[in-house]
Amino acid sequence: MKLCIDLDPMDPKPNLNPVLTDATPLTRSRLGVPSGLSPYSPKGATFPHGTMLAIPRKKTGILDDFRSSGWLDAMKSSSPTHNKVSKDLGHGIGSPDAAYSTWLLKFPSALASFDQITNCAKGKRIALFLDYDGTLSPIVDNPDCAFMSDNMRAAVKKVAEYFPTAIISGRSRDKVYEFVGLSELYYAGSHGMDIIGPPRQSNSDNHPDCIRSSDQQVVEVNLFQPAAEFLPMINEVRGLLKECIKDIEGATVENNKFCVSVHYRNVDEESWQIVGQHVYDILKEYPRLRVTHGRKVLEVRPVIDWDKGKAVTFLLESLGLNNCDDVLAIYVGDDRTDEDAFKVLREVNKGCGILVSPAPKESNAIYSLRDPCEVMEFLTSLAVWKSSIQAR
Ligand SMILES: O=P(O)(O)OC[C@H]1O[C@H](O[C@H]2O[C@H](CO)[C@@H](O)[C@H](O)[C@H]2O)[C@H](O)[C@@H](O)[C@@H]1O
Repeated sequence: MKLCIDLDPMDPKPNLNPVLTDATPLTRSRLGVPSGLSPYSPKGATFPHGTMLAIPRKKTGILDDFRSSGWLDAMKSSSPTHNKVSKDLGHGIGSPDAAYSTWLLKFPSALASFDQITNCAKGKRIALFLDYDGTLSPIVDNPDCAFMSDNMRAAVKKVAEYFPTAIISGRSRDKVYEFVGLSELYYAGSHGMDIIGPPRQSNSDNHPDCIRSSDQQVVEVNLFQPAAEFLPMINEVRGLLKECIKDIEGATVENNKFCVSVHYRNVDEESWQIVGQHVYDILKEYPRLRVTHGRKVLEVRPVIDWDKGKAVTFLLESLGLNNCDDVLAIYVGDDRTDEDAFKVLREVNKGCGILVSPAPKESNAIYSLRDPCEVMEFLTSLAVWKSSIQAR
């Protein structure tokens, strides 16, 4: 299958119904862990039927003054040092390694827990969801150079032979496809606001924001762009952002199609406030856009009730895997935006989140992996496990 269609989102325009909402705060409690996947539970997982995709209407978010908005704190803590996170989680005493070991009791390594995961997966259909930056590729200073290794690509390719696999990224779909380069995967760019998935098999086949199409190899695919009507606004704001940060050394703006990233990783820390203030001031004029805080990046996105969690639900529905008890969805990610997906999997009791982090962090995930190298090992193990049970 070759997933290279790119319909012009403005033509023809689907019947769009983006819905205004507040930013979703990160839920800090650990909710709804499937019993078989809890590190403390010996039982097999039981998954109730999944929820239907619903887009509830909520009110728009209004920004407070920059200084009291908490933005600067969020910018500073968006990629905190190991020691700082350990202290925040109450592991201030002892070495970082000791803090990490303590944290692993709560978020066990998916490698160390591999047997538990595969026991839970027995007789189930696995669907795999992978974040890109910090998960499949290491975090680097230049976002244009966040290449994934050939070994990682081979591991993803292998595992995708056995399980439906989707990449879910904050990047534009085109960009992440360019990095990954595997046509057999599904891709969701712009934090899930630009999905190319399989033709939908569920009851909601007639979703208003879906366009059925065929790619160059005449394989039917489904394009879903719930924020398409925001494109002119996002383009306008991207221009304004570029203009206002152009004199701040190290600051850059990245086009993620339905989202815009303002990077400050390479900006002197004293100037972070200026970056934040500029973005804040511009967004004051655009109440239908909001910001989420990523790793040394401000991510400007439409105020619609759509995120990586919704994208996972959408793809599971498209794959015909949503209302089944025999499905285990695995989502691997490292970022705050991945928490929405971890949370959905917990709530619908349909799988597990795996947080990629070299440092203790609060999360809705169930398991953890330290870095992209461990992600590669995990993916390889999954493929080996599946091929071994198929050979029996
Ligand atoms: O959802 P993701 O695939 O994790 O994308 C989130 C953001 O990732 C990228 O930025 C991050 O990685 C860069 C390269 O390693 C790094 O330089 C930057 O500091 C990180 O924030 C991407 O460039 C952003 O547009 C994405 O929103």
